[in-house]
Amino acid sequence: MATQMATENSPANLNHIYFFVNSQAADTARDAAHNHSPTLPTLSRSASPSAGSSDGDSGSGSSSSSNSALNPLAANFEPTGYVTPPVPAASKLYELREIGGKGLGLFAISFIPIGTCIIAEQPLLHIHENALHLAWGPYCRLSNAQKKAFDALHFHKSNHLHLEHASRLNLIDHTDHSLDAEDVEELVQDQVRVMGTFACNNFQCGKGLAVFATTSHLNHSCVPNVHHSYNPTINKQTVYAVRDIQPVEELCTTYLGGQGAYYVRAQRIESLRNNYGFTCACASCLDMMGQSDGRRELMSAIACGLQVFQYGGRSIDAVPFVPTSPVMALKQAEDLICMLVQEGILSIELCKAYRMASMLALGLGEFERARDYAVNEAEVERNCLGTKLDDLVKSGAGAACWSEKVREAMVKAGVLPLEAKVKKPKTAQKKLADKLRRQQRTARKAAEKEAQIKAEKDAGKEQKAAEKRAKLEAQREEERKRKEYDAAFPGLKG
Ligand SMILES: C[S@@+](CC[C@H](N)C(=O)[O-])C[C@H]1O[C@@H](n2cnc3c(N)ncnc32)[C@H](O)[C@@H]1O
Repeated sequence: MATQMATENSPANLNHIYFFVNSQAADTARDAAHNHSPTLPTLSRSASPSAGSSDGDSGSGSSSSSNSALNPLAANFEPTGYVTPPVPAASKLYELREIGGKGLGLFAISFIPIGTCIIAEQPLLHIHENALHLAWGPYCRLSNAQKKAFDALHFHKSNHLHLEHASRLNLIDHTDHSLDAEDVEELVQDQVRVMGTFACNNFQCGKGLAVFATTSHLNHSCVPNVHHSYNPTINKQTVYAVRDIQPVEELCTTYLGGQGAYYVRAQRIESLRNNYGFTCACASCLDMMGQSDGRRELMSAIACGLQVFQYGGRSIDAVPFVPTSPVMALKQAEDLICMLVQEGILSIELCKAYRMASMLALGLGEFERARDYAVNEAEVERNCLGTKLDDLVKSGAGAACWSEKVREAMVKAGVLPLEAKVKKPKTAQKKLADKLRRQQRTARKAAEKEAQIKAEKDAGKEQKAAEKRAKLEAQREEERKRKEYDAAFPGLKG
């Protein structure tokens, strides 16, 4: 099943982490072929490119500084610590455009710095199970505007999904017997269109699957510049820039997640053709980065070897690179990090590799190294997923929890004083939020003071007016009494 793909080849005890990152791989072709209610290929979690080249368009070296910062074996490597993510721009960062051979796609219209949240949106159509025929009911309940957005998504009829068959089965329970054969055929074709559209545009969304009005227009690259994932804390699909993106670059995610990141070109071509009907022409597929296949093959073997090592296993023919000692394992984990960066895979697989290196370093008592890798993991995690990660924190799986464990181990080992805290500088957003809060507080106090002065003034005015009224009233009363008196004693008048 597709869901199993996400964790294959991941370091063994890391399989539980990043649970909410889209984890379904797209190569469900063989499974789906046996299914009448087809399970879906799912646009899966992404990785990202690094030094310079992306899929065709830019190839700029804008991200090279972050690359060396992420590369522990680089001569100038320094743990990058907490970089301040950019403040989200108020203006729109991208636009939807036609691109030759790909249909529609999203393009940057301004510079998008690494770690920027580009999209955060709720599902357009969500189904709770991985069963394609379930899309029809919710589709029928969409508003006209939502239907229009859905119908604007790409349609692809995969040979591996028996959509007509599924549609006819779907109709058995619901067929209105007043329908003639032509109506039934029309209904079948409508369902095929909805299922086909859903199949090639869906993302993992919690336990279910969903399509999105904007995110579903993201095209694929094996060296993507954005990372998509469902964030249960905010109940939104988010898309983050995993490297600096120049204006006019196309925003591309990867449809191949988990082990898919390590697929060689032939495997990727097969999977993408079967499920989405296209042949990728990204930098990696055109081998513009050199040795891409060899590197991915090696990364796959190392990741697999490290996984077996975690379980205490040994090398066998199928898994040749199982390290024989923790020192060797750490070296391999570092090699994996380097290769991921060289290959332009800078998201969750890189987080896992950093975690693996950090764990191994900690096991070897190399505390500083363990901490540096933990810090780098946190940085990559934040670039991909942002900071609203309550669910990840609650699960104890995120980078912050691991950093805390490293800190505790360092305190226990006497390397850090007890009161030492992992320094967590304020992010730009936090600084901005604090500033806004301060400004709001000041404005509120000023408004309160003004209101008080006005109230006092009003009260003063009111009192004066009352006194004046009373005085006037007294004068009138006196006048009235005098008139009465004059009337009673006219002789005394004057
Ligand atoms: C989720 S949709 C992406 C958006 C789509 N291009 C549109 O017009 O809305 C998936 C479809 O886009 C096309 N596509 C995605 N990535 C592509 C790529 N790298 N090269 C060519 N076509 C691609 C394929 O037709 C695929 O089935």
